[in-house]
Amino acid sequence: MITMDDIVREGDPILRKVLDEVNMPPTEEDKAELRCMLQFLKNSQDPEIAGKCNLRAGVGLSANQIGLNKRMFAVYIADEDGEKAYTVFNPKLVSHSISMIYLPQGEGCLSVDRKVDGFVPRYERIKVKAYDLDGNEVLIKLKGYPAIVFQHEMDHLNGIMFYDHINKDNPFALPANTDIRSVYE
Ligand SMILES: CC(C)(C)[C@H](NC(=O)Nc1cc(F)cc(F)c1)C(=O)N(CC(=O)NO)CC1CCCC1
Ligand SMILES: [Zn+2]
Repeated sequence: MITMDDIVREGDPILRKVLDEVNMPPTEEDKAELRCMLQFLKNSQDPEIAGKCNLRAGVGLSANQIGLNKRMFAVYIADEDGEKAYTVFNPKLVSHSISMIYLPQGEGCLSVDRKVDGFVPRYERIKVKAYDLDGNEVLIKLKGYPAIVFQHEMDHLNGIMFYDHINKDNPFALPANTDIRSVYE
């Protein structure tokens, strides 16, 4: 079972690596690891388990955050209209909207044990081509908060941290000449 002790924190070079593609079809090991990552997210959002194991409630986890050099991540979003779980290998952003969005409270990261203030501009809508747990190619279309989570995780696979997107001069400045609006989780 993955616990917070298994989560790599900023400063570890693997968080700045461009990770390697996973050969398709995925091996049993690849699939087991990705399933574990999704289970961690579910556990982290279960008050009972999270309380017992001191888990920080997470919505997304990329492989390098548990020390694995593999282009894969899990996302688990449980909201009013049910739960959305994604386990993806080798995701590729195939298209995105011009319009952008950002979380008014800013972003955080399971690998970052500090608050970093500032807006993180993200595409409002994205289309992602990836491979699912069975190694089948899937096209995933997302908008709003789920799109933000996917972009945050895809950044991790390329060694990018959320704060790399924050304006250095004014963390709350929004990109000029851009259609951008705030969205809530
Ligand atoms: C870093 C942390 C604050 C824990 C963040 N959670 C979050 O933003 N909100 C959240 C968590 C829940 F479990 C249920 C819920 F409805 C809301 C998160 O999991 N991540 C994932 C991460 O660090 N992946 O590497 C950071 C988010 C910032 C924007 C998108 C993902
Ligand atoms: Zn993160």
